Amino acid sequence: MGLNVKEISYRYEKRPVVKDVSFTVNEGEIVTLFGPSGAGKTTILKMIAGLLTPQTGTVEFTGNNCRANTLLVFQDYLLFPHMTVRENIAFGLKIRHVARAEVRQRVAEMVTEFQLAGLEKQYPAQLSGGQQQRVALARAIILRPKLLLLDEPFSSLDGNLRQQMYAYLRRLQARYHFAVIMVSHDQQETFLLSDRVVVIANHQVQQVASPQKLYTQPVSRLVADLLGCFNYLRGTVKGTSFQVGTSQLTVANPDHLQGTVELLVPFTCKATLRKDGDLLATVKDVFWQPAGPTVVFQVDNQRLELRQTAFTQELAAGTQVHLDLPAGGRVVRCH
Ligand SMILES: Nc1ncnc2c1ncn2[C@@H]1O[C@H](COP(=O)(O)OP(=O)(O)OP(=O)(O)O)[C@@H](O)[C@H]1O
Repeated sequence: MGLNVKEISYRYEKRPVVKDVSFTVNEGEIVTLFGPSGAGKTTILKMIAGLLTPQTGTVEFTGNNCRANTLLVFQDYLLFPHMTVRENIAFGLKIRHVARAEVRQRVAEMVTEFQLAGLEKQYPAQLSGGQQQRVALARAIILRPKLLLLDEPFSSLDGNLRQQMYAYLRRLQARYHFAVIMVSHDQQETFLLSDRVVVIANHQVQQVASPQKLYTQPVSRLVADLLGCFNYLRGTVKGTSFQVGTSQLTVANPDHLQGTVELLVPFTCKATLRKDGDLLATVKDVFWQPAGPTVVFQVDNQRLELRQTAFTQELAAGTQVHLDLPAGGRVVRCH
């Protein structure tokens, strides 16, 4: 079972909001539509759910999948306020006329799975945000979807609750084998949960890749900007030799760029200090943090911020050092 989204487009009045978007979803995969607000992610989800019809292109359900096995859970999870937790969870099965004994057994399974025991008789207004979110997911998963569409499902939850919900989603997905398409503009959430990421910006697909590939090989400065985890060092490249100020580094240059480019340096890259290290840098600031200090350097008048550093030497503002960056740093074209 799977999904094949082929060159779908959508305009509101004359304004294009989705342009020629294509991607696939395989069985049991978590695919995230990642991108900034207004990029068209929810509109794509609505076309997959059948709430909107693509004006061009197609949404194909493959294998034994079909739209009837697809469920959309909205951002604000829309529980029925006049129904108890149990009634909310059971609702979908009841309208499908599932036998009462089976409803009871499946609701009990969901109550256990989502740790909602003791809350069955409560109404949504009496629940915390995290509990409401769990009820909303339970209400969808009880219907045994093959594809779950989640529109920013965790955006209203704070840190700890979010982490808990991530764990729920992962566990349930492994247990019930449904695929997920999730909309997110949170980079950490996207990296943590996704098998593959579809980066959407300017209403188009910018890159489709695993989180690791996206992080190590963003195809453009735009994608790198959206991920928000890089410094950019401007310099010149010739082959794989990158020059910034008086420093020269060997870099990856898969697109065979020439001239002025930017070197992507992840904030959390594991740089080391070495007497004859490649990159000459001056320490500007040091901020202590539990996971390792953040150090701000100046490199040829440019700012280079390294987070969670593990330097063996204590650094003070004004110190000049030679940094070694991990091999293979990637250069991209400038804006
Ligand atoms: N019913 C509508 N009528 C007109 N314009 C709309 C309508 N719904 C959405 N839009 C516009 O279409 C564009 C894409 O909206 P969409 O909700 O798909 O973006 P998104 O990427 O999901 O954003 P967000 O992360 O903020 O939800 C936005 O500019 C939005 O204002």
